[in-house]
Amino acid sequence: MSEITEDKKRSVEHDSLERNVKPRLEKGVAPIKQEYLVIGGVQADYNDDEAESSKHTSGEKESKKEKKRGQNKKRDLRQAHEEIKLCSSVVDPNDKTKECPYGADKCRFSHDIQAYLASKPADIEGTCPVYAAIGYCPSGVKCRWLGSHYNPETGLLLEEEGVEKKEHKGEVNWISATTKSQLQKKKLPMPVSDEMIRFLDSVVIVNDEKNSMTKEERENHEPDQNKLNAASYTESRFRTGEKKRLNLRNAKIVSPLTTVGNLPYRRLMRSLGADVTYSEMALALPLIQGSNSEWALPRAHESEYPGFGVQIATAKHWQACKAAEAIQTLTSHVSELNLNCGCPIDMLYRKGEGSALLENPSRMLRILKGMSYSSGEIPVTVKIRMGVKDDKPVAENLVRRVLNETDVAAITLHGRSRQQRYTRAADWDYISRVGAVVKDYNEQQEEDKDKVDTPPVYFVGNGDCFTHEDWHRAVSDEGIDSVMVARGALIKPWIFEEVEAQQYLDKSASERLAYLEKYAKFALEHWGSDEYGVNSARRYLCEFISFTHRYIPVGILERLPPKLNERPPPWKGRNELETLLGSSDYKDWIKITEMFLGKAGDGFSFIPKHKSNSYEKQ
Ligand SMILES: Cc1cc2nc3c(=O)[nH]c(=O)nc-3n(C[C@H](O)[C@H](O)[C@H](O)COP(=O)(O)O)c2cc1C
Repeated sequence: MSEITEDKKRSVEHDSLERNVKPRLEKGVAPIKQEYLVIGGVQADYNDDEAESSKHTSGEKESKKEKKRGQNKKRDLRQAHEEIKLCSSVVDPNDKTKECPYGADKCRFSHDIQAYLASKPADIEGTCPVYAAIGYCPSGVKCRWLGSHYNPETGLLLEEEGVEKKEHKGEVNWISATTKSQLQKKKLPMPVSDEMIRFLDSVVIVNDEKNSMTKEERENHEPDQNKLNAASYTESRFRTGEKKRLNLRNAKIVSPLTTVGNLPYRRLMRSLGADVTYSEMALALPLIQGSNSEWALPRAHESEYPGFGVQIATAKHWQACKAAEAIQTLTSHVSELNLNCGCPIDMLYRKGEGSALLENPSRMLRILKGMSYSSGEIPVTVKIRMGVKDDKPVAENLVRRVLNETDVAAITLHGRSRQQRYTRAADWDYISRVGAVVKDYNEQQEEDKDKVDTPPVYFVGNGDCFTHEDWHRAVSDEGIDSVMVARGALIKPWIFEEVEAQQYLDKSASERLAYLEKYAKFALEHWGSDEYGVNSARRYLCEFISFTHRYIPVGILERLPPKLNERPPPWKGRNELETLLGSSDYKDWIKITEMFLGKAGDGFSFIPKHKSNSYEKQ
């Protein structure tokens, strides 16, 4: 990680920005300069608690809803359906080797390209962004920009000369349908986790866990209750020194972010200076059951490796072991495996997952040990909160146990309790106290000659980081190696550029629009440029804008620093585009998507998280 020297700092662009001027506005309200205030508008309304839990619903009938998780399935995500559905074997007319296993007569999809083309909506104007990026278009005749890479006379697609056509180009950690099917049938050998589960079963009083198992879980797991054999475990412990090395010191880290932290967003963040990114949280059970939507989560863009972490959630050591072994054997580009012990939402909490593990340290430690043993060379890390209840922080003691009893390579602490809402600030004093515990531990390890080759355990703080000042203040604490940034990196994707430059950058509206355009292009490369891909890209771009619109340009603020928790009064930008980018009206978000993705079709609907009504195009 590069150090920032005085000569590298850029000159301050905005001398006019007054610092530490007393806010004239009420507490919690962003101090917008008088001339940008709009009289009579609507005050912005954000709900980050709701945003964090959007994909995982709460309520009593969880099991059915739970099945709907995966790629943002909670809300009504109606896709525009194509009139004629084309068989995938004819999507690329240049490739004559693909055969339909059913034959044209029996296939339930059409093989008639001309009829398909006649029923297809008019092309989106311009050049296909995917073709422009990689020299061919994997969406073939289904592409919504088909005219830019299709010769209607020959019926063939255009391709750049010598281009290498590769499935999932630029993306890693794809697993085959055959492997998923093996997982589904429980046919994938898992010798390492089987051994570890036998051991862990033997140290645990299995009964209370067994009683809480669902039928499905019992079917997946029949614990063998061997006698306690602590000696063999000690020998088989996978120490961090034997695993791939992490280096999180001063690393620029983007949090795991359900729904919004998708592959195109992370790719964008990598291009904007992030060193470490995480998958959206994946549940261990559907992973080991070979669920398609869950295995979409560990996929990454090649630019994310090294420095890509997969986050899992579970309350059972056997699930943790198997998921860890599956990830270790089936993926090739994972730098760390992270256990989620912070997720506040009811659905997970009631099952003992996420932040519920904070209340059950023995279980958490068992899971971490199991993951460490079963994940081979992939180091294991953990993300925790301060505790469950506001007045009962447990992280300090918990971290002592994690350090002494497991082999984690890093610990991230979000300085809030489960009970605490986002409206109250994260507690960085507490984070610092826990950092001191980790520092002491690392110093002791260094003194111990036998462990001289063991890397330090990294300690990362998390909560409310929104400016370079927040970031540098945190890492100037000797116990804190780095900061994990979540909402700050969504609202202000160039945050790491500011961290590097150690100054606020007053990005123009067109620069900010260019980030959204880049996201849209990455999204089309990822989801495809056909009807499905364009709809997905539009939906996730709207999700992204639901954060980016919250940015208030520093040039129109009366005082710095800006704060994450401050709500702006109604305001207007310095030009029309800036006003549009700051609009909290989701109809405007759709308008923005139309600049890159063509007109939203009748079937497109988008429901912002904090609204109960949906917007549908008229
Ligand atoms: C939309 C959203 C999704 C999140 N998803 C996850 C997740 O999948 N895993 C996780 O550990 N934390 C998740 N979090 C929590 C963040 O990683 C982070 O701990 C929290 O937002 C505090 O950091 P911040 O103040 O920088 O936003 C999510 C937060 C938000 C706002």
